[in-house]
Amino acid sequence: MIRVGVVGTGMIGQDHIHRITNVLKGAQVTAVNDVDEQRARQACAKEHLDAEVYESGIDLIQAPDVDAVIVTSWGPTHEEFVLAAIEADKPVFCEKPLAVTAEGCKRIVEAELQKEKQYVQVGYMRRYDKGYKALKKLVDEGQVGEPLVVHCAHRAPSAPNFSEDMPLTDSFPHEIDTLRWLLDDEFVSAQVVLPRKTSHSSIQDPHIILLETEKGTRIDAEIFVNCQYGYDIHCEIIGEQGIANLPEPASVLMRKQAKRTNEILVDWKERFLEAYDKEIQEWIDSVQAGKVTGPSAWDGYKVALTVEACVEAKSSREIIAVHKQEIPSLYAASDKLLKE
Ligand SMILES: NC(=O)c1ccc[n+]([C@@H]2O[C@H](COP(=O)([O-])OP(=O)(O)OC[C@H]3O[C@@H](n4cnc5c(N)ncnc54)[C@H](O)[C@@H]3O)[C@@H](O)[C@H]2O)c1
Ligand SMILES: O[C@H]1[C@H](O)[C@@H](O)[C@H](O)[C@@H](O)[C@H]1O
Repeated sequence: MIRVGVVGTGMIGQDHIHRITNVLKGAQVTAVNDVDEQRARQACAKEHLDAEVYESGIDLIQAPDVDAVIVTSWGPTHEEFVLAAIEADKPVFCEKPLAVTAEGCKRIVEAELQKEKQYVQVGYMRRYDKGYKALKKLVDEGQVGEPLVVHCAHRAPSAPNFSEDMPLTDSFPHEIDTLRWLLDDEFVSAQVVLPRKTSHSSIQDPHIILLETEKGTRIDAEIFVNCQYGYDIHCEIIGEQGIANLPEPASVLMRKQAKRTNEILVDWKERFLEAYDKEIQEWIDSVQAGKVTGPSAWDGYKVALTVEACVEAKSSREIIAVHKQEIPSLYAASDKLLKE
């Protein structure tokens, strides 16, 4: 049994505690921490956990009876906790973002390079979603030919707590990671187009982001976080032989009162429920096997570089180059292994 310590017992921290305790195999949550100690205690009570509540995240990470760490605190605190886990020689699953700046992500990459070992998995769960996996298989097999254009949409019903750039820094990273993985390609430039604003929010919403990849594929993504109607994720790949669409979640088609209707999900937790389960189970398995897999610190860094280009593109209204970086051999080797 892997003894897991969770730093940050808010919404997704509690969600991961629940799945480790009730759904997944091979791990138990034995330690928790939150700046709001009451919340940490409530999270334990909710799952009837006999876990130790630590006063500080760093103490939890260093505790000898914690084998592996999950970081689900607020984004700006991730870097410190991930660095502490690497320092303590412990595998760490960090919810997105790996760090809030590309510089911060680079420090984490450098810490791993110094230890010549990967410790980090970043919480980009879409790679574990059945629909995205099917899409990737089809692209890898060349069934639609070379991808030329990708249309994406990431819509959420409302985001009352979002500040101005959060659609780019908080929501769009999921597309950034998924598309690098799906297309096996890197981004070279970003442009952000600002359409008419919805009256349902005070921030700019929606955004249209245009990305270009090294191979020349063009991506347009609509990020609309106050769309009102549901949580709705689309991805359509236009290839030279055909078109492939991300499957919609299964829902009953109903005929009633002269209408045909399908339900649309509203909660992101439900849309990617199975993907979160798979993601954390594979992380547990990889910790047991002594070899961390999944989205790496390098992937987290590449996402952050692309996010920074998007934020600059938004404020300057110009096309901004995404910084090119050579992949260090530590990550190139595990990337190759994962593909085999
Ligand atoms: N992969 C996904 O789809 C997904 C979904 C939701 C959230 N997230 C990410 O997970 C993280 C948490 O999001 P959330 O929605 O659960 O937020 P939340 O606000 O519900 O929970 C965060 C918790 O962290 C605690 N915290 C803050 N600073 C801390 C510190 N220094 N030490 C210990 N605890 C601290 C807060 O008190 C809070 O309880 C964010 O980075 C978010 O982007 C990812
Ligand atoms: O933090 C959340 C979470 O990562 C969701 O998966 C995403 O759809 C939201 O846009 C984001 O705000």
